[in-house]
Amino acid sequence: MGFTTTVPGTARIGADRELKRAVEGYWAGLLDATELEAVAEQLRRTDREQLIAAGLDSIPVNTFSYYDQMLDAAVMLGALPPRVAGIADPLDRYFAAARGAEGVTPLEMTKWFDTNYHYLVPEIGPATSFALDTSKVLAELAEATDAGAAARPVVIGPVTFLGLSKAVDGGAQPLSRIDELLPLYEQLLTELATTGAQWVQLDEPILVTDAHDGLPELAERVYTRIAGATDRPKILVQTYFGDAGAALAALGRTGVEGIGADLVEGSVETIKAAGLGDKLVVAGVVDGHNVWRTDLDAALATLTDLREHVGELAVGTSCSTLHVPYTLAAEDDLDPALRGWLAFAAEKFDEVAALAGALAAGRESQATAFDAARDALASRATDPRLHVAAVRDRLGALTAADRARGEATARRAAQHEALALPPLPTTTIGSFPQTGDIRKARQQLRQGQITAEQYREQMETEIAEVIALQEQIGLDVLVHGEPERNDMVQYFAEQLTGFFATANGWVQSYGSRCVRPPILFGDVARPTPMTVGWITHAQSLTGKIVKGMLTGPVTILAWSFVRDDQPLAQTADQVALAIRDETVDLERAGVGIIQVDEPALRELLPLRSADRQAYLDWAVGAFKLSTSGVADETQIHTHLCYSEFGDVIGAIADLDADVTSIEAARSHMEVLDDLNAIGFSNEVGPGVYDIHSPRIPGAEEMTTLLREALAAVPAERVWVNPDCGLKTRTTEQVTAALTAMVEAAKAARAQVEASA
Ligand SMILES: Nc1nc2c(c(=O)[nH]1)N[C@@H](CNc1ccc(C(=O)N[C@@H](CCC(=O)N[C@@H](CCC(=O)N[C@@H](CCC(=O)O)C(=O)O)C(=O)O)C(=O)O)cc1)CN2
Ligand code: MET
Ligand SMILES: [Zn+2]
Repeated sequence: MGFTTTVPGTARIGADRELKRAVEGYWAGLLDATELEAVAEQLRRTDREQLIAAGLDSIPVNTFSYYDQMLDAAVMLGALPPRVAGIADPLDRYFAAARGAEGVTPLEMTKWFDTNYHYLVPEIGPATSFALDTSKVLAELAEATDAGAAARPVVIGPVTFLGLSKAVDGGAQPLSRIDELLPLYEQLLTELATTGAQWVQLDEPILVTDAHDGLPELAERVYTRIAGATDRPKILVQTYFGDAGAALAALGRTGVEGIGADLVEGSVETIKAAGLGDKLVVAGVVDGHNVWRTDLDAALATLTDLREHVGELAVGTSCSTLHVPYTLAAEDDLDPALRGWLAFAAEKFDEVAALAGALAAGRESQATAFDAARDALASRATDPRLHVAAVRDRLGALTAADRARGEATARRAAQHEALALPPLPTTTIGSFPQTGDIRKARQQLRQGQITAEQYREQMETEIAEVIALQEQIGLDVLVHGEPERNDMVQYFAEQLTGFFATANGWVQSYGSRCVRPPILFGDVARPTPMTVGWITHAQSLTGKIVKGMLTGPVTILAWSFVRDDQPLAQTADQVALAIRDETVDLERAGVGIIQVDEPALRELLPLRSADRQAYLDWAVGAFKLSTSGVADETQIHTHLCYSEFGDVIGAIADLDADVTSIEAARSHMEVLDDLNAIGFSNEVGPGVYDIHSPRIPGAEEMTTLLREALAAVPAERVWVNPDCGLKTRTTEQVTAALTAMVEAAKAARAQVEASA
């Protein structure tokens, strides 16, 4: 027997971020392992009961994680790196792999497909010898089954696991070792069956990408073999984040019983053509990656059409609800109209149930849900905030000249004259430690315990301290430290029209870290300056140059939930105009250097290569629109991090920023060769200090990195800076590391000047 309603997975951080607090408490020694596990068990129970109460008849389990599901898969397959093997306690070993420990560097972290979630990248090398550890998945299965749930264990599938892993120590491409994993998966299936699982879900999101050649063929071979296992549960191969294309037909030819497909980003036609007449298809018609309420009529039409082409049909979300907040019920201050347009995870579960109910017993049986969805859709279509004439007129009047600055060499000459910086100028990326005091002040302001004036004074004190610290360390270009920003996107969203900020809409970003993505629902404009007061205040405290600090349009889009009623390119240009207004005001206020961060440039890159150029064109266009309103003398910086830059290297050059600071410390300046290869000739600040680790690098280490940088790029184009902002570090760490960085820069500068 199949099932009719499910989701590929759910969030696990807790509706009130209970897991964040518990895990951080465990790290700080305030909770022991038993107390941590008690919190985890309670969260799993609440989650399970919520899905059952919503009416779902197949409940995903093993989607809980203390840190990350890819790390969980590495543990299950015996693929943790040898450097953590000496840590006896399994939980401490797990956290050491995730975040490092005394003498142990953590696994690398990178973006999970096109989301703002980060996974840990398993390392596969000659020392990796796979071995199965089913303890977690069996325990979570038994826990749910004992509670009477129709539990469906979920694990990462072998193709995705190895496809997202990286080769280390001269080892072969991980996917070349897939045959070693197949017996482990077969054994896993047997154990799951013995523990009572009727179904197992194997997640294979990599099948919606062309990250490797021949993925459909590989999937067919792998799942033909796995499906041949005896004594196994039924297998659901779950794809998400896009159209699985040829892989669906390939899976259709295997013996697996079920296939999950994303129908928000993928096409129903692919499924209809895939020959799935004997499969159960889980149709992901409810968007798991965005917050808009489902058009139930349209979704039901899709499902009804699809039903004729598949063996059995179940309704689901397009991906795990990990990527959306828990519930609208936690939002007290939402605009009533907006509330009607939205569905967070809890509301999505109800949508799934309503659609399945309508499929089974007719739309009339779900009249309340369908009527409400129809009303909300109508209200959204006609809301004046979504079509603001002034914004539209301004966009309509744009010409190519609005996206172009003066010639780069002329700009450089004008800026060198205006700024008079030493060779190898030192700077930071913007944020300084976000201390508990800073966050507490913001909470007090929110709760009315301090006035806006008191808050401003406290932030100005923070800024003064950060300026004094930078002067003492001897940095050349200073920053104000961003204390007033809860988040580099949310801060701007709170001041722009067309956005709503949530009160409790937390989404896991990595490990225990969360973000509250704002909701970009309407036309965007900037009513008043957003940063000018803070920056000019900082500048008033020092004779050194303070650079202005903004977030770019692509990153604002990437880290928000964005309206789905018009092309992203158009929305990006609206945001770009708002940022452009700010750059112009900063310049007018005397700010000579303005940084416009675009760390998420890589994140929105489409998963299929055919779609990439169009994206890069509009993304670069939006950035240039945001930065081209200033004179040649004004120096525009940008900053990129958190990604493999190879696929966007041309676009980085096309941004045409005067100075690009870019994450480079962990990869030993690799990116500079890539930039050279495409003839990049503007200034660049390759990071010499990996800020993601609590480890403090010494001056020698940074000198080595700097030497590597100077071997790749002539000194007159090189800046010296950390990899990224310092907000997650402590003041002690930052002081020590930046002091060493300035020392390294001075030494290198002396050498450059001596040889000139
Ligand atoms: N949006 C976004 N995406 C991003 C990044 C980013 O900076 N922003 N960077 C990368 C990911 N890196 C990240 C690094 C750090 C944090 C992070 O530290 N998040 C904080 C929350 C940040 C925040 O919004 N803080 C608010 C609210 C803080 C808060 O939780 N306050 C407490 C009370 C205050 C207290 O006692 O601490 C509460 O409301 O309960 C503020 O400062 O105002 C956390 O999980 O703890 C998140 C992502 C990629 N994606
Ligand atoms: C994730 S990129 C961060 C850039 C920002 N200016 C900061 O320093 O925090
Ligand atoms: Zn960064």
